[in-house]
Amino acid sequence: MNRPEKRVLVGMSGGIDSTATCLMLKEQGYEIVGLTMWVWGDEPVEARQLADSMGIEHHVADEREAFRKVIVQNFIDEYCQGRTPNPCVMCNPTFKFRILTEWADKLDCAFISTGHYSRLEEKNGNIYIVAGDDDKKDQSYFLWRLGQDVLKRCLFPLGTYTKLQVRKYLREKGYQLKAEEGESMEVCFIKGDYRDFLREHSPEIDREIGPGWFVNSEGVKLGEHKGFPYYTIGQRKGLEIALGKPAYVLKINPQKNTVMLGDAKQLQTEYMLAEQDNIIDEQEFFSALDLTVRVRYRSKPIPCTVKRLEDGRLFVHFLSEASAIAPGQSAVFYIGRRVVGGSFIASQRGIGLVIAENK
Ligand SMILES: Nc1ncnc2c1ncn2[C@@H]1O[C@H](COP(=O)(O)OP(=O)(O)OP(=O)(O)O)[C@@H](O)[C@H]1O
Repeated sequence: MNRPEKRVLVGMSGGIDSTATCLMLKEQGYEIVGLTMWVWGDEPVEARQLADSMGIEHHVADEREAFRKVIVQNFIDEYCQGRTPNPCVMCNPTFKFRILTEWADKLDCAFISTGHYSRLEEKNGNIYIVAGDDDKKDQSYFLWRLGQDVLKRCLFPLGTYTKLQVRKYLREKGYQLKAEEGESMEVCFIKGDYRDFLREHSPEIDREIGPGWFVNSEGVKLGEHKGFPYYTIGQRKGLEIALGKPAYVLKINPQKNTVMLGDAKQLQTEYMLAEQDNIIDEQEFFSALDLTVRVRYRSKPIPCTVKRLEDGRLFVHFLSEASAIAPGQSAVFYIGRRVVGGSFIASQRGIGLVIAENK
């Protein structure tokens, strides 16, 4: 298809980052079209008003039903299998960027853009996601599942900015109130604690799973818990059990509805298995000597080596301390600041847990 090369579809949430994205791209000479996906809550009126104030074409895609069925249900299902989901990682390829691409085709836009803090880099004919320059805001972790066909149409103008600079930019452009807004929620459909969300949207958890036992690594019962979906690996606060020393969630067993507790040392892991990977250049990846992995959004990159097992999964060996590895979270691999692959954590084994299998 012959698309106007300067027409770009921007995912407009109505927040700080996508507003700045529209203004920056407009300044760079692009013709902007805004698309707001209505996925949750009230009608996105603010995004439309912002688009009007910027004088740009704007569309709303009512995706509430599909979002509930696909992204929210997956979030609930993951907790009900004793895993810790990354809804943004699920949403980006299967929902957000897919819808943006479909609408971009429909609206004759060559490019798509979002306010993610990440950059793009081309190397040996491949396009790579690169960490945004603002370490505190970098969102490269969430984008590892995007395919080359999508990446080659993406523009991420905020990748070279810090959040402070973005706020300053908005003030300078006359968007004073927007510039002062607080940080948005980490998961767009959850206000506050995910456990309250589960209680409200999945009452079956209390009805069908109900309370179970906290156990130690020998399987000894320590006390009652509220139901395994309400706990995550590495959790320390809110356990409501007094053991006379700090206790962490080490492991969740959904079959037995048990939550294993132990000390910080037992949370450490030597290796993990990961699955459903997306590795951009296998030759570079498996021969890299400077590979690191982030095991959750806020984790530091941990040096590692990776092998592919016969069953197709990745065997990741940590070369320095790794702790609280939670199945369901993404393992995102970097060389320097460049995302060279990603996968979902399937299971972990390690120092404290070798003895604890199947307890
Ligand atoms: N409902 C939506 N409709 C269209 N695009 C969206 C929507 N929500 C988020 N996006 C796009 O995805 C980007 C990243 O969203 P995310 O919620 O992770 O970050 P954010 O910091 O809250 O962004 P913002 O400040 O723009 O709300 C946004 O900047 C925007 O471009």
